[in-house]
Amino acid sequence: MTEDHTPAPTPDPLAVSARTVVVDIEGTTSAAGFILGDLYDYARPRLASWIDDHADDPAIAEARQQVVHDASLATDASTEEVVAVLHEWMERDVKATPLKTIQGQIWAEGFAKSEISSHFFDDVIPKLRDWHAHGVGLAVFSSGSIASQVPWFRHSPDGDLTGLITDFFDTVSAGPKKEPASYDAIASSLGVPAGELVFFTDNPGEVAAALEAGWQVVAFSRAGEPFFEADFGEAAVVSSFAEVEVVAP
Ligand SMILES: CSCCC(=O)C(=O)COP(=O)(O)O
Ligand SMILES: [Mg+2]
Repeated sequence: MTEDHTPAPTPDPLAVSARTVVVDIEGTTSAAGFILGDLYDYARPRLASWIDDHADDPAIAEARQQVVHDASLATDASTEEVVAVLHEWMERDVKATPLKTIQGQIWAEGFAKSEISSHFFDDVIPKLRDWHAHGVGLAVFSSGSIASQVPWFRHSPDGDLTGLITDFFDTVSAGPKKEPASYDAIASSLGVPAGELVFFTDNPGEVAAALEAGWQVVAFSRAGEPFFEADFGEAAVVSSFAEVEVVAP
């Protein structure tokens, strides 16, 4: 019998018509393992001195108070007690805003000193460049604070990507990622109707919130990532940016 050498047909890409693509970072553009490894290892030993040395920074003072409140610590809790809570949240990858505020400042300094850099899956940057070149807007909505998002995109392995991104949103500027109201806030800030926005995310709770706000959603189920093969409900599911084609309406 002769072997059939006909190549398997390439599946059609998922076609999306959207004015702006808003991307999540961890699990979507970038590996959770890199963030929970390199970045968390960088932040962990620096938390206590950062909190003490920046006690006069209103953002750090508020974050400290928020940790004390959220973890039901005594109001005069020591820095050591606060840091123990932060370590425990980091262990479970809890996306708590005060943790993200403190980590974000530490990482911003680490990026500025070239002591850390960012990670993007191979399929991501070519697509971001292509969509940008074809007039599709690009924005970010991540639990990571804006203070860390910007240098994350600036120090990519393929150079500075910040010129591709018009807007950065975090849980302080937009609100919690599993609340539809946060997506309303982003749509209003971008001045784009919900139906002309698409959110790329790996998190089923975020998928549900963005859909409820009337956005289009592409769910990312990447092998090795925390939400691989999760239940993404009604959303279209892909495993790579290469499987998606976005055109501006
Ligand atoms: C900007 S790099 C650090 C990202 C981060 O701390 C994080 O929690 C990312 O979570 P996401 O909402 O992007 O899944
Ligand atoms: Mg994510």
